[in-house]
Amino acid sequence: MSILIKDITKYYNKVPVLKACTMQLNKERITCIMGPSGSGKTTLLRILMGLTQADSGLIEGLDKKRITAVFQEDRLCGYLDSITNIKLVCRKEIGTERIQKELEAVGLLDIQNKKVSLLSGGMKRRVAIVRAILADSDIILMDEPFKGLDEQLRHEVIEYVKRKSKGKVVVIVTHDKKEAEQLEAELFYLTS
Ligand SMILES: Nc1ncnc2c1ncn2[C@@H]1O[C@H](COP(=O)(O)OP(=O)(O)OP(=O)(O)O)[C@@H](O)[C@H]1O
Repeated sequence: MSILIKDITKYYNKVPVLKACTMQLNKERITCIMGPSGSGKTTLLRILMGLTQADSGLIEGLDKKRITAVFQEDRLCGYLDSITNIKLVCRKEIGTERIQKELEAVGLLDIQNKKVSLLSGGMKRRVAIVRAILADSDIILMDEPFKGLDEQLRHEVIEYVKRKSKGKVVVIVTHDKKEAEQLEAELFYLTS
C-alpha cells in the first residue's frame, strides 16, 4: 500500500503555505516530515485527514483507508481514564490486560485508572500514541509525538512505535533529526 501526494497547494489568506508538494508514503518505511515552523507540516497532515481542503493537487490511495492520529494537543477525554480512552477508538475489542501491557511498554505504570486530566503532558502524549497504535488503522499520522519526553523515554517510545506500526503507513512530523534517524525514516523537508 502506498499513498501518493501530488502537487498539493494550499493558500491561507492568499499566502501559499504548501506549494506543489509531492511525496509518496509507503508502508515499508516510516516517513518523517521536517521543516521550519510555519512551513505547513500540520497543514499537510490535516489535508491527509480530510480536515483541511487543499486548493489544488491530488492524493491517491486513501480510499477506504482508516486513519488515526496523534495531534499536538493529544485530544484525549480528560474525564475518562487511559484504558477507557483507548477502548473508545478501537474497532476490535481489546482486553484491559493487553492495553495495560501496551501502556507499560511506554513506561506508563499504575496510571491506568487515573483520569487523563490528572496525568502529565508527557504521560498524556504516550496514552495518545498507544491509542493510535491500537486503533487498528491503515495509516497513522503523528504531529510531534515525542515532544516533551526525556531522552531515555523518547528512545523507548520511538522503538515502541517502530515495532508496533509495521505494515502501516506512518507519517511523523518532527523537528528533531535524531528522532528521524532512530525511526530509520524517509525524510521530506518542507520549506517556508
Ligand atoms: N486555519 C488557518 N487559517 C489561517 N492560517 C493558518 C491556518 N492554519 C495554519 N495557518 C498558517 O499556515 C502556516 C503553516 O501552519 P502549520 O501549522 O501547518 O505549520 P507547521 O509547519 O506545522 O508549524 P509548527 O512547526 O510551528 O507546528 C502558518 O503560517 C500558520 O499561521
